Amino acid sequence: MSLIATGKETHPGAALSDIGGNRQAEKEVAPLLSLRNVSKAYGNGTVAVRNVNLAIREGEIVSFVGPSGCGKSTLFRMIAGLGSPSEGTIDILGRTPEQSRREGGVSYVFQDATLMPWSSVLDNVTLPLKLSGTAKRDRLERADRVLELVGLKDYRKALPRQLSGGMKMRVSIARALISNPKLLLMDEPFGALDEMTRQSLQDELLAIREKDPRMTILFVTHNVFEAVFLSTRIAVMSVRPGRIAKEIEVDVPYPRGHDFRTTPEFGELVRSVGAVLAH
Ligand SMILES: Nc1ncnc2c1ncn2[C@@H]1O[C@H](COP(=O)(O)OP(=O)(O)OP(=O)(O)O)[C@@H](O)[C@H]1O
Repeated sequence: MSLIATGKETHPGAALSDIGGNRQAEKEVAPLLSLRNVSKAYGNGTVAVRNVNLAIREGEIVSFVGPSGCGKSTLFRMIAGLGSPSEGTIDILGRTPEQSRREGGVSYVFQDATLMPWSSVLDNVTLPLKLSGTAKRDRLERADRVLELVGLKDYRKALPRQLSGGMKMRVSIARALISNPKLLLMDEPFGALDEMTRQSLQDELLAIREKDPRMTILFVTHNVFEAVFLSTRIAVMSVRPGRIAKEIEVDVPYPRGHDFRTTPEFGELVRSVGAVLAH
């Protein structure tokens, strides 16, 4: 009954946990990100999310699943400092989302790779550093590291139109990683890709995370298989106005190989999440 992930200790057989108030546990582990009573009403009166409470620890991968229009992107935009809550507070290690974004602590990956079509892979990836005034030598060194991570080191000079959909998304991920964010927000990043590419990118994302296990990732997906494969915890949202209806722990240690998808444990977790979504 905790707002904080207890996944490392929880057996998936007992994976369903209600949202509740184990405030004692919350005090013991300082979360990287906390949302307290966050609501958002747009100017036209649409209440997108209502009273969201969540605490996320460093190194967690938390997926958000829920019906279309339940406010997942709204929530992510507020966490990224791209919109303010109407009520409640969001805290990222003592900083506001706006401060964290300005300091490079939060990066955002969208479903569309949003690359500059006229610029090379290298220029696209280094753009955030250029905007923050980082010296060229440092930019190039860091680009080498992230392009290596996403397997695109040989494509530095390529233009986006010369890349496949999966490669464009890798560039987008590299661009998000180049500022060494503490928090990586991914809003349906693999939604437009075919299933095989999608699974390879899921594998690669976990491999990247193995190299930097302190990075915290929040992930929006409509795909329950993807959520189970990637996450330490799944936040299931209700219909609009969205709130966290249930949190489901995925107590399966990393590294999770490709074959995790074929285990009975995986199937059971998918079934559990599906059952919550169906209600
Ligand atoms: N700028 C805006 N002004 C008014 N209403 C908005 C605005 N942005 C989003 N909404 C509304 O807020 C609600 C939540 O939208 P949001 O995009 O956050 O949902 P979502 O869960 O990400 O949806 P999907 O899964 O379809 O991407 C929707 O009803 C949407 O129409």
